[in-house]
Amino acid sequence: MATTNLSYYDKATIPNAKNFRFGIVVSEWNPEITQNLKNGAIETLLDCGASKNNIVSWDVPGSFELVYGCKKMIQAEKLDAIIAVGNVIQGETKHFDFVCEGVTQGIIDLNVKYDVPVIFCVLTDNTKQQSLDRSGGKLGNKGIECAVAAIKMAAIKNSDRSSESIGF
Ligand SMILES: Nc1c(NC[C@H](O)[C@H](O)[C@H](O)CO)[nH]c(=O)[nH]c1=O
Ligand SMILES: CC(=O)[C@@H](O)COP(=O)(O)O
Repeated sequence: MATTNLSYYDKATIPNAKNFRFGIVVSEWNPEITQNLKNGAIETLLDCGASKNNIVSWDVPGSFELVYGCKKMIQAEKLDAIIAVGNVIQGETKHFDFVCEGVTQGIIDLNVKYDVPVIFCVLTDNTKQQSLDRSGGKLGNKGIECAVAAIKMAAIKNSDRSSESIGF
């Protein structure tokens, strides 16, 4: 099923983020896309109670470097969740496949190896228009969706492992 709207969220279903600390690692490739994703994520974290002092943001050259950047941020900062922000657009060659596969597997590996949820905020699109539509266009902003995921995962990370403690 195609994406409907990435920007909708119900604050009543989201834990308050005031006590959580977030990292955001942003790819410099396709900045007109990734900056919109980053801004959507930050605005949503703040809207849901996070403070600006509890949001750390680093830039990396491309989506393939998101994995190393997130690893170093996990090692350097005390975080409750990280949002990895990138945009990979199909070109003429198979490079798209390898970048997407590498960043996807790398983020999976980080979620397994470290106790900090890393949220996959990487648009992997056939065309630039698809990316524009999903970074503040007609289909919303994936940065917003990923900020909500980061808050919910931060709550799980900090729960006492009982379902009652996280309100489900
Ligand atoms: N073509 C895109 C890239 N390519 C660059 C790689 O991510 C990486 O920086 C390079 O291969 C050096 O290791 N990156 C994107 O984020 N988006 C693209 O569309
Ligand atoms: C995903 C990429 O690296 C891609 O944009 C590069 O373009 P091309 O495959 O035409 O070299």
